[in-house]
Amino acid sequence: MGRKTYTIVVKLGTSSLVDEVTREPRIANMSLIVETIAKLRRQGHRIVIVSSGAIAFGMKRMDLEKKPSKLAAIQALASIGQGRLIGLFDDLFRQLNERIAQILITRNDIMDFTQYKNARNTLSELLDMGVIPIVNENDTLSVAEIKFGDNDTLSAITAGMIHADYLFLMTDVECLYTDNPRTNPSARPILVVDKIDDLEVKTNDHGAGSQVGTGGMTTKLIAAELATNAGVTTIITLSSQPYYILDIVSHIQNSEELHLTVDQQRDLMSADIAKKTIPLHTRFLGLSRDAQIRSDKKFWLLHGLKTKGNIIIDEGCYRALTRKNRAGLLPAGIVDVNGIFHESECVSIQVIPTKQSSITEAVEVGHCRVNYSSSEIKLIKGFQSSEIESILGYADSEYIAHRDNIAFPPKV
Ligand SMILES: Nc1ncnc2c1ncn2[C@@H]1O[C@H](COP(=O)(O)OP(=O)(O)OP(=O)(O)O)[C@@H](O)[C@H]1O
Repeated sequence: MGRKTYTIVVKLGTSSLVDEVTREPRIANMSLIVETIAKLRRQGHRIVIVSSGAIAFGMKRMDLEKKPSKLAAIQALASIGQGRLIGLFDDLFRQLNERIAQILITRNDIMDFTQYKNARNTLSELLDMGVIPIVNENDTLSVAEIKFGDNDTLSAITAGMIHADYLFLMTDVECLYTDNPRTNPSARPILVVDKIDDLEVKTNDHGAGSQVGTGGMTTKLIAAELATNAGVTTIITLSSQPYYILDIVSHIQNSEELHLTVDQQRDLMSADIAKKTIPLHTRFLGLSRDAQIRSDKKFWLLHGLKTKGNIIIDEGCYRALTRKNRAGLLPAGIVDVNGIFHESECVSIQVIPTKQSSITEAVEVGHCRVNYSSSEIKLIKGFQSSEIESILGYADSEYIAHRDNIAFPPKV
Protein backbone atom coordinates (compact mmCIF):
# COMPACT_ATOMS: atom_id res chain seq x y z
CA MET A 1 0.00 0.00 0.00
CA GLY A 2 1.31 3.49 -0.90
CA ARG A 3 2.05 5.97 1.86
CA LYS A 4 -0.48 8.61 2.82
CA THR A 5 -0.12 11.89 0.95
CA TYR A 6 -0.76 15.33 2.38
CA THR A 7 -1.65 18.90 1.52
CA ILE A 8 1.31 20.93 2.77
CA VAL A 9 1.75 24.70 3.02
CA VAL A 10 5.39 25.83 3.13
CA LYS A 11 5.99 29.36 4.38
CA LEU A 12 9.31 30.87 3.39
CA GLY A 13 10.46 33.84 5.45
CA THR A 14 12.53 36.63 3.96
CA SER A 15 15.57 35.08 5.67
CA SER A 16 15.15 31.92 3.49
CA LEU A 17 15.33 33.94 0.29
CA VAL A 18 17.53 36.95 0.97
CA ASP A 19 20.95 37.18 2.64
CA GLU A 20 20.60 39.03 5.93
CA VAL A 21 23.79 41.05 5.38
CA THR A 22 24.26 41.48 1.61
CA ARG A 23 20.53 41.30 0.74
CA GLU A 24 21.47 39.24 -2.33
CA PRO A 25 18.93 36.54 -3.26
CA ARG A 26 19.97 33.20 -1.72
CA ILE A 27 19.86 31.39 -5.04
CA ALA A 28 21.51 28.19 -3.77
CA ASN A 29 18.97 27.95 -0.95
CA MET A 30 16.07 28.72 -3.26
CA SER A 31 17.28 25.92 -5.56
CA LEU A 32 17.29 23.52 -2.59
CA ILE A 33 13.77 24.64 -1.67
CA VAL A 34 12.62 24.05 -5.25
CA GLU A 35 14.29 20.60 -5.40
CA THR A 36 12.69 19.63 -2.07
CA ILE A 37 9.24 20.76 -3.15
CA ALA A 38 9.58 18.95 -6.50
CA LYS A 39 10.47 15.77 -4.55
CA LEU A 40 7.44 16.19 -2.31
CA ARG A 41 5.26 16.61 -5.40
CA ARG A 42 6.67 13.38 -6.87
CA GLN A 43 5.74 11.61 -3.65
CA GLY A 44 2.15 12.72 -4.34
CA HIS A 45 1.83 15.62 -1.87
CA ARG A 46 -0.04 18.80 -2.80
CA ILE A 47 2.08 21.87 -2.07
CA VAL A 48 1.32 25.55 -1.59
CA ILE A 49 4.17 28.02 -1.03
CA VAL A 50 3.64 31.24 0.92
CA SER A 51 6.62 33.41 0.15
CA SER A 52 7.86 36.69 1.59
CA GLY A 53 10.69 38.60 -0.04
CA ALA A 54 9.09 41.01 -2.55
CA ILE A 55 10.26 44.16 -0.76
CA ALA A 56 13.77 42.78 -0.15
CA PHE A 57 14.08 41.76 -3.85
CA GLY A 58 12.87 45.25 -4.84
CA MET A 59 15.42 46.91 -2.56
CA LYS A 60 18.21 44.90 -4.15
CA ARG A 61 17.01 45.78 -7.65
CA MET A 62 17.03 49.49 -6.76
CA ASP A 63 20.36 49.21 -4.90
CA LEU A 64 18.80 50.44 -1.67
CA GLU A 65 20.57 49.68 1.59
CA LYS A 66 17.76 50.78 3.89
CA LYS A 67 14.04 50.15 3.70
CA PRO A 68 12.34 53.51 3.03
CA SER A 69 9.83 54.71 5.59
CA LYS A 70 7.32 56.16 3.08
CA LEU A 71 4.48 53.71 2.47
CA ALA A 72 4.23 54.45 -1.27
CA ALA A 73 7.98 53.81 -1.67
CA ILE A 74 7.72 50.44 0.15
CA GLN A 75 4.77 49.47 -2.04
CA ALA A 76 6.65 50.52 -5.18
CA LEU A 77 9.58 48.31 -4.09
CA ALA A 78 7.19 45.41 -3.49
CA SER A 79 5.87 45.73 -7.03
CA ILE A 80 9.42 45.80 -8.44
CA GLY A 81 10.49 42.84 -6.32
CA GLN A 82 7.40 40.60 -6.63
CA GLY A 83 7.94 40.12 -10.37
CA ARG A 84 11.60 39.24 -9.87
CA LEU A 85 10.80 36.86 -7.01
CA ILE A 86 8.17 34.94 -8.96
CA GLY A 87 10.38 35.04 -12.09
CA LEU A 88 13.21 33.39 -10.19
CA PHE A 89 10.89 30.72 -8.75
CA ASP A 90 9.49 30.04 -12.22
CA ASP A 91 12.99 29.66 -13.72
CA LEU A 92 14.01 27.22 -11.00
CA PHE A 93 10.79 25.15 -10.98
CA ARG A 94 10.82 24.95 -14.79
CA GLN A 95 14.14 23.05 -14.62
CA LEU A 96 12.23 20.29 -12.80
CA ASN A 97 9.12 20.46 -14.98
CA GLU A 98 7.00 21.92 -12.21
CA ARG A 99 4.40 24.60 -12.91
CA ILE A 100 3.68 27.47 -10.58
CA ALA A 101 0.94 30.09 -10.19
CA GLN A 102 1.01 33.43 -8.41
CA ILE A 103 -1.72 34.45 -5.95
CA LEU A 104 -1.52 37.92 -4.41
CA ILE A 105 -4.01 38.56 -1.67
CA THR A 106 -5.08 41.16 0.90
CA ARG A 107 -7.69 40.89 3.64
CA ASN A 108 -9.98 42.97 1.43
CA ASP A 109 -10.03 40.14 -1.08
CA ILE A 110 -11.61 37.77 1.42
CA MET A 111 -13.88 40.23 3.24
CA ASP A 112 -16.89 38.71 1.60
CA PHE A 113 -17.53 35.01 2.31
CA THR A 114 -18.18 34.31 -1.37
CA GLN A 115 -14.80 35.84 -2.23
CA TYR A 116 -13.16 33.77 0.52
CA LYS A 117 -14.68 30.63 -1.02
CA ASN A 118 -13.50 31.79 -4.47
CA ALA A 119 -9.95 32.09 -3.19
CA ARG A 120 -10.22 28.60 -1.69
CA ASN A 121 -11.68 27.17 -4.92
CA THR A 122 -8.90 28.70 -7.03
CA LEU A 123 -6.25 27.25 -4.75
CA SER A 124 -7.93 23.82 -4.79
CA GLU A 125 -8.26 23.91 -8.57
CA LEU A 126 -4.56 24.76 -8.96
CA LEU A 127 -3.65 21.87 -6.67
CA ASP A 128 -5.93 19.52 -8.64
CA MET A 129 -4.15 20.68 -11.82
CA GLY A 130 -0.82 19.69 -10.26
CA VAL A 131 0.35 23.31 -10.08
CA ILE A 132 2.24 24.83 -7.13
CA PRO A 133 0.49 28.06 -6.04
CA ILE A 134 2.85 30.72 -4.66
CA VAL A 135 0.91 33.02 -2.34
CA ASN A 136 2.03 36.40 -1.04
CA GLU A 137 0.39 39.38 0.59
CA ASN A 138 -0.28 42.01 -2.08
CA ASP A 139 2.17 44.47 -0.57
CA THR A 140 1.83 46.73 -3.61
CA LEU A 141 -1.67 47.81 -2.69
CA SER A 142 -2.31 46.91 0.90
CA VAL A 143 -2.31 49.47 3.68
CA ALA A 144 -2.29 48.71 7.39
CA GLU A 145 -6.09 48.30 7.68
CA ILE A 146 -6.32 45.60 5.03
CA LYS A 147 -3.06 43.80 5.74
CA PHE A 148 -2.63 40.33 7.17
CA GLY A 149 0.50 41.97 8.54
CA ASP A 150 2.92 39.11 8.23
CA ASN A 151 3.21 36.01 6.13
CA ASP A 152 3.12 33.72 9.17
CA THR A 153 -0.54 34.71 9.64
CA LEU A 154 -1.22 34.61 5.90
CA SER A 155 0.25 31.10 5.66
CA ALA A 156 -1.88 29.89 8.58
CA ILE A 157 -5.04 31.38 7.05
CA THR A 158 -4.13 29.78 3.70
CA ALA A 159 -3.56 26.42 5.42
CA GLY A 160 -6.91 26.64 7.24
CA MET A 161 -8.69 27.80 4.10
CA ILE A 162 -7.62 24.77 2.05
CA HIS A 163 -7.85 22.32 4.99
CA ALA A 164 -4.15 21.53 4.70
CA ASP A 165 -2.63 18.74 6.78
CA TYR A 166 0.69 20.46 7.52
CA LEU A 167 2.11 23.96 7.65
CA PHE A 168 5.89 24.37 7.62
CA LEU A 169 7.13 27.72 8.95
CA MET A 170 10.69 27.83 7.59
CA THR A 171 12.86 30.27 9.48
CA ASP A 172 16.39 31.04 10.62
CA VAL A 173 16.20 29.04 13.86
CA GLU A 174 15.84 25.23 14.04
CA CYS A 175 12.82 25.31 16.30
CA LEU A 176 10.92 27.11 19.01
CA TYR A 177 13.07 27.59 22.12
CA THR A 178 12.11 28.51 25.67
CA ASP A 179 13.65 31.94 24.93
CA ASN A 180 15.18 33.80 21.98
CA PRO A 181 18.36 31.77 21.24
CA ARG A 182 20.03 34.88 19.77
CA THR A 183 20.02 36.56 23.15
CA ASN A 184 19.86 33.59 25.53
CA PRO A 185 22.33 30.77 24.71
CA SER A 186 20.86 28.52 27.41
CA ALA A 187 17.37 28.57 25.81
CA ARG A 188 16.05 24.99 25.46
CA PRO A 189 14.36 23.56 22.36
CA ILE A 190 10.66 22.63 22.50
CA LEU A 191 9.78 19.57 20.40
CA VAL A 192 6.07 18.85 20.63
CA VAL A 193 3.32 21.30 21.59
CA ASP A 194 -0.20 20.01 22.07
CA LYS A 195 -1.61 22.99 24.01
CA ILE A 196 -0.27 26.37 22.91
CA ASP A 197 -1.95 28.08 25.87
CA ASP A 198 0.23 26.08 28.27
CA LEU A 199 3.49 27.13 26.58
CA GLU A 200 5.95 29.06 28.69
CA VAL A 201 8.25 30.74 26.20
CA LYS A 202 9.78 34.18 25.83
CA THR A 203 9.83 35.81 22.41
CA ASN A 204 11.73 39.01 23.05
CA ASP A 205 12.03 39.73 19.34
CA HIS A 206 9.85 42.86 19.28
CA GLY A 207 8.12 41.41 16.26
CA ALA A 208 11.28 40.54 14.28
CA GLY A 209 14.25 38.34 15.02
CA SER A 210 16.59 38.65 12.08
CA GLN A 211 17.57 41.85 10.24
CA VAL A 212 15.40 40.97 7.25
CA GLY A 213 12.63 39.13 9.11
CA THR A 214 9.34 40.83 9.89
CA GLY A 215 7.36 38.75 12.30
CA GLY A 216 9.77 37.09 14.75
CA MET A 217 8.65 34.13 16.87
CA THR A 218 5.58 35.95 18.24
CA THR A 219 3.76 35.85 14.90
CA LYS A 220 4.78 32.20 14.43
CA LEU A 221 3.07 31.27 17.70
CA ILE A 222 -0.07 33.16 16.66
CA ALA A 223 0.04 31.43 13.27
CA ALA A 224 0.54 28.03 14.92
CA GLU A 225 -2.49 28.57 17.16
CA LEU A 226 -4.64 29.64 14.24
CA ALA A 227 -3.57 26.71 12.05
CA THR A 228 -3.76 24.03 14.76
CA ASN A 229 -7.31 25.22 15.61
CA ALA A 230 -8.18 24.25 12.06
CA GLY A 231 -6.49 20.86 12.53
CA VAL A 232 -3.28 21.78 10.68
CA THR A 233 -0.16 20.44 12.40
CA THR A 234 2.39 23.26 12.27
CA ILE A 235 6.14 22.75 12.10
CA ILE A 236 8.93 25.24 12.72
CA THR A 237 12.20 24.27 11.09
CA LEU A 238 15.40 25.65 9.60
CA SER A 239 15.04 27.38 6.25
CA SER A 240 18.71 26.97 5.33
CA GLN A 241 18.24 23.18 5.17
CA PRO A 242 15.00 22.87 3.18
CA TYR A 243 15.41 19.11 2.55
CA TYR A 244 14.70 18.67 6.28
CA ILE A 245 11.05 18.87 5.22
CA LEU A 246 11.42 15.48 3.47
CA ASP A 247 12.80 13.81 6.63
CA ILE A 248 10.14 15.41 8.82
CA VAL A 249 7.26 14.42 6.50
CA SER A 250 8.52 10.84 6.37
CA HIS A 251 8.86 10.77 10.19
CA ILE A 252 5.32 12.11 10.53
CA GLN A 253 4.06 9.38 8.18
CA ASN A 254 5.75 6.77 10.43
CA SER A 255 4.28 8.29 13.63
CA GLU A 256 0.82 8.40 12.05
CA GLU A 257 1.04 4.80 10.93
CA LEU A 258 1.99 3.81 14.50
CA HIS A 259 -0.96 5.80 16.00
CA LEU A 260 1.28 7.26 18.72
CA THR A 261 0.02 9.29 21.67
CA VAL A 262 1.40 12.81 22.23
CA ASP A 263 3.91 11.54 24.83
CA GLN A 264 4.99 8.65 22.61
CA GLN A 265 5.49 11.11 19.72
CA ARG A 266 7.59 13.34 21.95
CA ASP A 267 9.73 10.34 23.07
CA LEU A 268 10.18 9.08 19.50
CA MET A 269 11.11 12.57 18.29
CA SER A 270 13.68 13.14 21.06
CA ALA A 271 15.22 9.71 20.44
CA ASP A 272 15.40 10.25 16.68
CA ILE A 273 16.76 13.78 17.03
CA ALA A 274 19.43 12.44 19.43
CA LYS A 275 20.32 9.72 16.88
CA LYS A 276 20.32 12.47 14.21
CA THR A 277 17.90 10.48 12.05
CA ILE A 278 15.62 13.53 11.97
CA PRO A 279 16.51 17.20 12.30
CA LEU A 280 15.62 19.33 15.30
CA HIS A 281 12.22 20.98 14.80
CA THR A 282 9.04 21.91 16.70
CA ARG A 283 5.70 20.26 16.03
CA PHE A 284 2.48 21.98 17.11
CA LEU A 285 -0.12 19.24 16.88
CA GLY A 286 -3.32 20.06 15.01
CA LEU A 287 -6.51 19.63 17.04
CA SER A 288 -8.30 16.31 16.64
CA ARG A 289 -11.14 16.08 14.13
CA ASP A 290 -13.89 16.48 16.72
CA ALA A 291 -12.24 19.52 18.39
CA GLN A 292 -10.99 21.46 15.33
CA ILE A 293 -12.85 24.14 13.36
CA ARG A 294 -14.24 22.27 10.35
CA SER A 295 -16.67 24.90 9.10
CA ASP A 296 -15.27 27.33 6.49
CA LYS A 297 -17.67 30.03 7.64
CA LYS A 298 -16.51 29.77 11.26
CA PHE A 299 -12.82 29.83 10.30
CA TRP A 300 -13.45 32.84 8.05
CA LEU A 301 -15.33 34.70 10.81
CA LEU A 302 -12.56 34.05 13.31
CA HIS A 303 -9.50 34.54 11.14
CA GLY A 304 -10.35 35.92 7.72
CA LEU A 305 -11.98 39.12 8.90
CA LYS A 306 -10.48 41.97 10.85
CA THR A 307 -12.55 43.12 13.83
CA LYS A 308 -13.70 46.73 13.86
CA GLY A 309 -14.80 47.13 17.47
CA ASN A 310 -16.16 45.07 20.31
CA ILE A 311 -19.41 44.13 21.97
CA ILE A 312 -19.35 43.35 25.67
CA ILE A 313 -21.83 40.73 26.81
CA ASP A 314 -22.61 39.25 30.22
CA GLU A 315 -21.92 35.67 31.26
CA GLY A 316 -25.58 34.61 30.95
CA CYS A 317 -25.62 35.79 27.36
CA TYR A 318 -22.33 33.95 26.67
CA ARG A 319 -23.85 30.72 28.06
CA ALA A 320 -26.86 31.13 25.77
CA LEU A 321 -24.58 31.66 22.76
CA THR A 322 -22.47 28.60 23.48
CA ARG A 323 -25.01 26.05 24.73
CA LYS A 324 -25.86 23.07 22.54
CA ASN A 325 -29.00 24.55 21.07
CA ARG A 326 -27.32 27.93 20.80
CA ALA A 327 -29.13 31.22 20.44
CA GLY A 328 -28.41 34.32 18.36
CA LEU A 329 -27.05 37.47 20.00
CA LEU A 330 -29.98 39.55 21.31
CA PRO A 331 -29.71 43.21 22.41
CA ALA A 332 -30.76 42.23 25.95
CA GLY A 333 -27.44 40.44 26.60
CA ILE A 334 -25.28 43.39 25.56
CA VAL A 335 -23.64 45.41 28.31
CA ASP A 336 -21.50 47.79 26.25
CA VAL A 337 -20.16 48.62 22.76
CA ASN A 338 -16.72 50.00 21.86
CA GLY A 339 -15.40 51.34 18.57
CA ILE A 340 -17.17 52.51 15.44
CA PHE A 341 -18.47 49.90 13.05
CA HIS A 342 -21.16 49.48 10.43
CA GLU A 343 -23.79 46.83 9.80
CA SER A 344 -22.22 43.59 8.37
CA GLU A 345 -18.80 44.28 9.84
CA CYS A 346 -16.94 41.85 12.07
CA VAL A 347 -16.61 42.66 15.76
CA SER A 348 -15.01 40.99 18.74
CA ILE A 349 -17.32 39.51 21.39
CA GLN A 350 -16.03 40.03 24.92
CA VAL A 351 -17.47 38.70 28.15
CA ILE A 352 -17.60 40.75 31.31
CA PRO A 353 -17.45 38.42 34.31
CA THR A 354 -19.98 38.50 37.12
CA LYS A 355 -19.10 40.57 40.20
CA GLN A 356 -18.12 37.48 42.23
CA SER A 357 -15.46 36.56 39.71
CA SER A 358 -11.86 37.63 40.43
CA ILE A 359 -11.27 38.64 36.78
CA THR A 360 -12.47 42.20 36.25
CA GLU A 361 -11.50 42.79 32.62
CA ALA A 362 -13.62 41.71 29.70
CA VAL A 363 -12.00 38.89 27.70
CA GLU A 364 -12.44 38.15 24.01
CA VAL A 365 -14.33 34.92 23.43
CA GLY A 366 -15.18 35.08 19.72
CA HIS A 367 -16.26 37.10 16.70
CA CYS A 368 -19.53 37.95 15.03
CA ARG A 369 -20.88 39.84 12.02
CA VAL A 370 -23.43 42.35 13.17
CA ASN A 371 -26.84 43.30 11.80
CA TYR A 372 -26.65 46.79 13.32
CA SER A 373 -24.03 49.56 13.49
CA SER A 374 -22.22 50.55 16.70
CA SER A 375 -24.37 53.68 17.11
CA GLU A 376 -27.58 51.64 16.69
CA ILE A 377 -26.38 49.00 19.16
CA LYS A 378 -25.57 51.74 21.70
CA LEU A 379 -29.25 52.74 21.62
CA ILE A 380 -30.78 49.26 21.81
CA LYS A 381 -28.36 47.45 24.14
CA GLY A 382 -30.03 45.96 27.20
CA PHE A 383 -33.51 46.16 25.62
CA GLN A 384 -35.84 43.40 24.41
CA SER A 385 -35.90 42.78 20.65
CA SER A 386 -39.59 43.78 20.59
CA GLU A 387 -38.49 47.29 21.61
CA ILE A 388 -35.99 47.79 18.73
CA GLU A 389 -38.59 49.27 16.39
CA SER A 390 -39.85 51.83 18.87
CA ILE A 391 -36.29 52.93 19.73
CA LEU A 392 -34.79 53.06 16.21
CA GLY A 393 -37.95 53.54 14.16
CA TYR A 394 -37.22 50.29 12.28
CA ALA A 395 -36.12 46.75 13.11
CA ASP A 396 -33.97 45.02 10.50
CA SER A 397 -33.54 41.95 12.66
CA GLU A 398 -34.40 40.77 16.16
CA TYR A 399 -30.76 39.72 16.55
CA ILE A 400 -27.62 41.83 16.83
CA ALA A 401 -25.92 38.85 15.20
CA HIS A 402 -27.54 35.71 13.85
CA ARG A 403 -26.11 32.48 15.30
CA ASP A 404 -24.68 31.51 11.89
CA ASN A 405 -22.64 34.72 11.98
CA ILE A 406 -21.15 34.05 15.43
CA ALA A 407 -18.00 31.97 15.91
CA PHE A 408 -16.02 30.88 18.96
CA PRO A 409 -12.58 29.23 18.81
CA PRO A 410 -12.40 25.59 19.90
CA LYS A 411 -12.14 24.95 23.65
CA VAL A 412 -9.06 22.87 24.46
N1 LIG B 1 11.55 31.64 21.83
C1 LIG B 1 12.14 31.77 20.63
N2 LIG B 1 12.55 30.65 19.96
C2 LIG B 1 13.13 30.75 18.75
N3 LIG B 1 13.35 31.94 18.09
C3 LIG B 1 12.97 33.07 18.70
C4 LIG B 1 12.35 33.04 19.99
N4 LIG B 1 12.06 34.32 20.32
C5 LIG B 1 12.47 35.10 19.32
N5 LIG B 1 13.02 34.38 18.31
C6 LIG B 1 13.55 34.96 17.07
O1 LIG B 1 12.66 34.72 15.96
C7 LIG B 1 13.45 34.80 14.77
C8 LIG B 1 12.70 34.21 13.57
O2 LIG B 1 11.70 35.09 13.08
P1 LIG B 1 11.92 36.09 11.82
O3 LIG B 1 10.65 36.85 11.67
O4 LIG B 1 13.13 36.87 11.99
O5 LIG B 1 12.20 35.14 10.59
P2 LIG B 1 11.44 34.73 9.27
O6 LIG B 1 10.14 34.11 9.59
O7 LIG B 1 12.41 33.85 8.59
O8 LIG B 1 11.21 36.05 8.41
P3 LIG B 1 9.84 36.80 8.01
O9 LIG B 1 9.25 37.31 9.29
O10 LIG B 1 10.24 37.86 7.06
O11 LIG B 1 8.91 35.87 7.34
C9 LIG B 1 14.73 34.11 15.15
O12 LIG B 1 15.82 34.60 14.43
C10 LIG B 1 14.89 34.38 16.66
O13 LIG B 1 15.86 35.38 16.91
